[in-house]
Amino acid sequence: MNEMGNGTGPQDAILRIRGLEKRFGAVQALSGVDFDVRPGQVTALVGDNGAGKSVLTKTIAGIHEADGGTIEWDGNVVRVRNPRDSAELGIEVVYQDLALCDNLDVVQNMFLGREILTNGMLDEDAMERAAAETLAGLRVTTLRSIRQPVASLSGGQRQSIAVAKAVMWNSKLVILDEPTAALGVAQTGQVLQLVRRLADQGLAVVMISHNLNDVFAVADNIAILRLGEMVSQGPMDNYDTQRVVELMTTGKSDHVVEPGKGRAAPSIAAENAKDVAEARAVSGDSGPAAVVSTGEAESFASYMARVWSRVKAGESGVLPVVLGFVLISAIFQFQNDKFLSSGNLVNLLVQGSVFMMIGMGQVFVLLLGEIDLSLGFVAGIGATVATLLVAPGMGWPWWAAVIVALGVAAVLGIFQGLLITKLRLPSFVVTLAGLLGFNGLMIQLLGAGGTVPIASDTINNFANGTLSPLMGWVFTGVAVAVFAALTYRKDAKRRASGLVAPPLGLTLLKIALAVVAGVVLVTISNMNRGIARFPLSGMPWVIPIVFGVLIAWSFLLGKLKFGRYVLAIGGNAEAARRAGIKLGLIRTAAFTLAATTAGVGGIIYASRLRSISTSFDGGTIVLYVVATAVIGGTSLFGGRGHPLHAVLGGVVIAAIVNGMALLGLPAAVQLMATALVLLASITVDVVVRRRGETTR
Ligand SMILES: Nc1ncnc2c1ncn2[C@@H]1O[C@H](COP(=O)(O)OP(=O)(O)OP(=O)(O)O)[C@@H](O)[C@H]1O
Repeated sequence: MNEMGNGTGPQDAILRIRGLEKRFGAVQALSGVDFDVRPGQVTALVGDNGAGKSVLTKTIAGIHEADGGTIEWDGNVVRVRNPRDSAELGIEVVYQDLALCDNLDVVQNMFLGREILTNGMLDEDAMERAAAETLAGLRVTTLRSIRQPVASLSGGQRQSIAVAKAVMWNSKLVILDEPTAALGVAQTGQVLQLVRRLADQGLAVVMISHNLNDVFAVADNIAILRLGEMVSQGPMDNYDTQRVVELMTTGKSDHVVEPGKGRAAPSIAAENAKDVAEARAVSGDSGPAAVVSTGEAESFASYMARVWSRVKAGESGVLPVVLGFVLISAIFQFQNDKFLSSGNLVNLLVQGSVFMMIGMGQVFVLLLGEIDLSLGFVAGIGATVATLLVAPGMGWPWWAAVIVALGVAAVLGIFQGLLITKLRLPSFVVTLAGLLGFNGLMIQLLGAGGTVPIASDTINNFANGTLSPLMGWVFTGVAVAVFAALTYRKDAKRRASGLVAPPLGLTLLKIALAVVAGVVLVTISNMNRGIARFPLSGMPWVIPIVFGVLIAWSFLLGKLKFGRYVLAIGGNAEAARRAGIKLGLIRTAAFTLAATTAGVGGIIYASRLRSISTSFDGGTIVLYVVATAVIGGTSLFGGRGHPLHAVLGGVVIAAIVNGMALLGLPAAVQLMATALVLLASITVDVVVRRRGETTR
């Protein structure tokens, strides 16, 4: 029995399904299903558990291929073989799990997999404007900011974002799988209004629901499935709850709906719309414009208040590690006033540089929610290859040796990345094997018990050479000037175009802090830190090297699609996959990037010692490297991290080791203290995550 009621003739359906069949082995999930969906209307798809609602929608979405029957789209018979086919037609499905990346903000989620690029870089401003427009058009006005991470949104807001994301792309049909499940009354109201609005804007909407109140509140048509058969479809006016329940459970109903007693949706929708209008008038909410900034820059105080509320919500960024460093420095300085001397501070940076460097690579792997235990020995192999190539027998120029060494490290990364992505082996085990295997390879290359000196002054200078005092000023001056210009331009542009932007005062403060940091760094570096007979001053080369990699990797992470996808995979790999991101490719690239960066770290390590030996302990180094990243604020659970964390964490670890050595404390105490700091950092990480989860 299929009732195609008044005024809903099949000719105007955008989707017209006839005789659809779908079997799974012996299970006949759909048998001869007819289904019509019209633009501008909400069609509720209801049925008991196992009735076939999901199979029907998945067949429309191209996840299952039909065994028989036809699907007509806009008057033409089409074959929907995969999700890409359905997306090309303009069909979007919002599944119950929503597929949002909690660690990304609203804009980033809405554009995931379809980022707007300008000159190859993510165009955040353009994406923010478009997202704000879409949300305003759908009257999604309850967001505090579209730059807040999705983790901090309520269930209703998350649902609204998932819907907005689906309809943003010229979609013509949107299928919502139980959009109000697990929502409270008020949020259900919000979402239903949004569902209604989609249809009012001309979209065809299919809403799967178990909640008949919702169905009667918002739908124009209803389609009732039972045991894989479409038992009834027609306009809501022809149904009331009793009839729907009878059809759902028994497949037939003799109950007659009196004319005018069936519940028509539009009137309810109109009431809903009136409610919203009234609520807005009372709250003074400006409606569509609420998510778009007023075009005026925020005041300094309100900006700082917002930052503080984010810190309280667990997004403390680098604050804990900076405070930790201040605390540790104060303790050591109190015990020994040499700790904050210029010489010691510069030493500290050089000592930490190996961990910082390898840590910046490890961050990309941790961001994915994976770990690379082999990086210590990948670094060792990088150092070994570079050392052997410049050795007298080979006599390669230093730059060629370094390039080949980094190439070898990259190949080790690709190899492990492929094992992890193609064979789906756990990264922990693959890289543990790497740790052992590369240690063996290194010993093999160096010859048992061997220590090979580095026969290149340039490579030895990576860690031991210094810039002239003037060059220190020039390098830092240029770096600060570039930072100042970029920051000023970016903030000014955002303020001018009315996007969420820091006030001018804050922009200037950031620039002033960079200038102060630069001046302090150069001044300290240029002080004499040698002894009377051997004066030593100037910025060690390794500082610009670490800084350069920091800038480059921050750029990768923040400005390029690659970085965005690494974050997305770490936040919600399934969401990333559904957004069309090639998970294997991005994961392998991240392991390769990490290995290459470790190669640089290894060369710096060898440079400090002016040699490389078989006693190189890549196992301990990699554990310190993980500690470095985590202490800096990178999460072990994926999705949250930044190369800067490795640098700051490296400073803290170096400070502990260095400070304890200054105090003459034994290695045992140093190890235990480092362990405590690590535990403290992971505690912060876990507490932050829990807070993020409970704020939802
Ligand atoms: N991948 C599959 N393999 C085998 N059988 C399947 C598969 N997917 C669904 N089925 C079967 O098809 C029938 C319809 O399932 P479907 O998930 O579409 O029901 P539903 O109406 O969405 O139910 P619910 O409300 O519980 O989600 C069920 O008998 C189910 O066991």
